[in-house]
Amino acid sequence: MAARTVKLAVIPGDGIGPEVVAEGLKVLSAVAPRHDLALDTTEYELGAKRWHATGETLPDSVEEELRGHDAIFLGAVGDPSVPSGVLERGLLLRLRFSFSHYVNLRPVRLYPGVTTPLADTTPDDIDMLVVREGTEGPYAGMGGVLRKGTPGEIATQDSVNTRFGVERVVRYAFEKAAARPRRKLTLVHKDNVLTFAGELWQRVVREVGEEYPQVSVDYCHVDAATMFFVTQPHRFDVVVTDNLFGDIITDLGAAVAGGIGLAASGNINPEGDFPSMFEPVHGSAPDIAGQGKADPTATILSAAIMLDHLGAADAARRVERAVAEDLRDRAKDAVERSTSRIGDDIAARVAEQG
Ligand SMILES: NC(=O)c1ccc[n+]([C@@H]2O[C@H](COP(=O)([O-])OP(=O)(O)OC[C@H]3O[C@@H](n4cnc5c(N)ncnc54)[C@H](O)[C@@H]3O)[C@@H](O)[C@H]2O)c1
Ligand SMILES: CC(C)[C@H](C(=O)O)[C@@H](O)C(=O)O
Ligand SMILES: [Mg+2]
Repeated sequence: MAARTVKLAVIPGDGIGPEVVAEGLKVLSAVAPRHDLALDTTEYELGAKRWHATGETLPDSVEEELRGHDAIFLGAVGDPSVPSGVLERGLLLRLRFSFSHYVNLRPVRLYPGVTTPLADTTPDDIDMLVVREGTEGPYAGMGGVLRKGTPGEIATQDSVNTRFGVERVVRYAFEKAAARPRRKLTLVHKDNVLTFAGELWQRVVREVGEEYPQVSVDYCHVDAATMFFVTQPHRFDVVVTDNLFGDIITDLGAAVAGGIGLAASGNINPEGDFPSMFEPVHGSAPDIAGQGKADPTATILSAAIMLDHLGAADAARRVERAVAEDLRDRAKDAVERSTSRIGDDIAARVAEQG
């Protein structure tokens, strides 16, 4: 059978981005031929270096080229030498918005053998799927500054919540919940204060929920959710939430499930009208960049989410199994392994599975 070619755009980005992406590609190269996939990768130099050289964050022509790919594999963007927000908005969020990545899928799962800071907690207690809205909320870029630099300065940053945008992500979350054994969905919001947006989210969850009677629905204010993530993580199965709350609770989720170096994500356009984009939850980690200290596992698990999205579920499971074995054995490490060593070891385990 002829291999299926996957056109993959690669954006290594800044800081540890190139280091972890190299390991993700290493593992993808090991898995692809075993599942009749051929990777056709094109690397795009976007990020701080390009901005310093040309002032560009994402030229229109590059966005057009990216559009022609099956998926985008990204490391991280952001650098202390670039004003905060320039690359985050001009590159990362622009891609999420332009390609309608309205689902930001962030599994929070404790793998066997991984140490959690929570007492008396086992892998059975932490296995949730956060479905973060990816194109609206306070991220939309609405607002502005009045009387800048004066004592009367006012900055506003509006949260945009459209019926269309909320409904499509809520429906996706119900679909995911219906397909999981526990069939539970928790809306995380702050409807006691953000009454306009909160009421819309609540109403949409209620209405869409009528189509999914098999899914039990729960609600949690976001402040309480941060507490329950730590004290009772087993409360959560699928969580649906807005863009900003989802950003915050998934870093917390990463921390309870063994660390930010393990947290994977997919920015998904479920209809396939645009390429989806896969990246670790973490950022460019300038504090450890260039030292071979970054954990590439989050990026490798993001590659598994990508394989799933591309319809290569067997390949995705193979990567997850290799990662699970590597994580199970980490406690035996005499010294901390480098970024590339972890990538080598996981790629070798992919190959060992035959
Ligand atoms: N998706 C993205 O591209 C993305 C995500 C988050 C932050 N950022 C950007 O990254 C820059 C740094 O942000 P930050 O410091 O708030 O968050 P960060 O995630 O980059 O780092 C937070 C802490 O986690 C550690 N860390 C992160 N990834 C790690 C890994 N793979 N292995 C081991 N340790 C890891 C870092 O060393 C740091 O101590 C900023 O410019 C920010 O805007 C980008
Ligand atoms: C860098 C930033 C724009 C981004 C976000 O807030 O979504 C990051 O924190 C993330 O979690 O992917
Ligand atoms: Mg974040």
